[in-house]
Amino acid sequence: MITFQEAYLKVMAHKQDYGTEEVELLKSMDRVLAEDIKADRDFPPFDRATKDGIAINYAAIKNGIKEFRIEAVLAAGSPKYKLKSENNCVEIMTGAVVPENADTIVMYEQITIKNGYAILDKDPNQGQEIHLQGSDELQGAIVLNKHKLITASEIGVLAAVGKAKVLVKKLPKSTIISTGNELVDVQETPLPHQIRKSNIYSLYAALAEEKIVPSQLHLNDEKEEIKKEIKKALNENDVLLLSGGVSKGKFDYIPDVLAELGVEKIFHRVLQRPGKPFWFGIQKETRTLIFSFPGNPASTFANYHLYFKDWLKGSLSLSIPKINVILDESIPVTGNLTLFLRVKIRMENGQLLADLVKENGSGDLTSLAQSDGFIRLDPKEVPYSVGELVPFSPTRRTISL
Ligand SMILES: Nc1nc2c(c(=O)[nH]1)N[C@H]1C(S)=C(S)[C@@H](COP(=O)(O)OP(=O)(O)OC[C@H]3O[C@@H](n4cnc5c(N)ncnc54)[C@H](O)[C@@H]3O)O[C@H]1N2
Ligand code: MOO
Repeated sequence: MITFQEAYLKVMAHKQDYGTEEVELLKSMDRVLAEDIKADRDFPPFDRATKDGIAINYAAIKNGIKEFRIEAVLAAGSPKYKLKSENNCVEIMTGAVVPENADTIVMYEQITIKNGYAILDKDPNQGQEIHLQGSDELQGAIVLNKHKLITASEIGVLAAVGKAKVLVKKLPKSTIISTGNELVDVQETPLPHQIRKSNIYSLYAALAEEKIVPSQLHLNDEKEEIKKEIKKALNENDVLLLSGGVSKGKFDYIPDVLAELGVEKIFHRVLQRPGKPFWFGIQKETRTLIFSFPGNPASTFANYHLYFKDWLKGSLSLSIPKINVILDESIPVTGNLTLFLRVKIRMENGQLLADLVKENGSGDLTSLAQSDGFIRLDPKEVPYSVGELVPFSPTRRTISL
């Protein structure tokens, strides 16, 4: 059996590049940008008023002028206007182009308007309240670098530069497969010896967070059926995520079936809990990767987050965040397994603290919904102590601190 660190590195060594595709702007949300985005014009594209008020030429102030005849009113969206006399002004709205011959804006709160004239309440500073053309970015500058995750703020920039279609990294074509005769579907009423399949739904939901829409398959513990269906799935997918059938049971056919199908085993069984009987391999001809997770709900859920999520991030050229949290209790560890313990996270004095969640082993599904993620405790001789920093893998996007 290999250690968690060894297994993790083997998985990460199989990062893949699935190429790129063009999607509509709003469909690019949560995808990874695959092109550098350049400013198609200066940002802002013209000198723009940043306040509602009047636009004047500061030379008039120097000449002692305090009252300006109002020549026109300019809304945002009006074409560029030319001030006829430097002793006049125009009313101008936020976002409108500053007129030729004007160089200073005075907001309405600092003027009095009477009989077609604007009277200054106090002297302005030359050039005030103008957002100068190109002061944010010049035309041609890279405003978004490729390999960036597209969130709401990137969507705004993409829209501003006219990207109705965006080039993004392709996601792996994936199928999730549950196995086991004891499993019935969510809308069914299980018999006393049956349970509803839940892993397939949590996997589907976790993948949906990554914008992957997987196909789904359920296989009964019937070796020939499993073989036939997996063979087909191997040839039609970039990734298979299986749940169940990988330990030592009489009906745990997955490792044998994969071997018979010529899939290369990279490893089977890892010195960790939960998730020990994890099987990972590759079908060389199609480069299909197989993440075959142990069926216990906490085992499938942990291994998805510990391995698959980082593998996906790596494959999409995203950086992999390393988060540490502080233990708020002493935890003794024995044996040679890396333990992944369910925790709730709390913020105290700007630091993240972990509180253990009460759980009842790898089959305990409901404790997962009370947890924010797993802390990793590698084997060691002495107990982990209060205040110690340990790695943390979140299992939800937003942690309510
Ligand atoms: N003799 C041994 N027995 C077991 C070992 C071992 O080393 N030697 N390992 C144990 C560990 S650790 C785990 S984890 C499990 C993993 O078993 P399998 O991957 O073969 O999974 P199954 O036996 O098919 O199922 C285990 C458990 O999970 C439930 N399950 C399965 N799929 C789903 C699903 N989609 N949704 C909800 N629940 C699911 C299933 O009903 C079982 O209760 O093996 C130990 N045994
Ligand atoms: O290693 Mo298994 O995943 O504990 O129950």
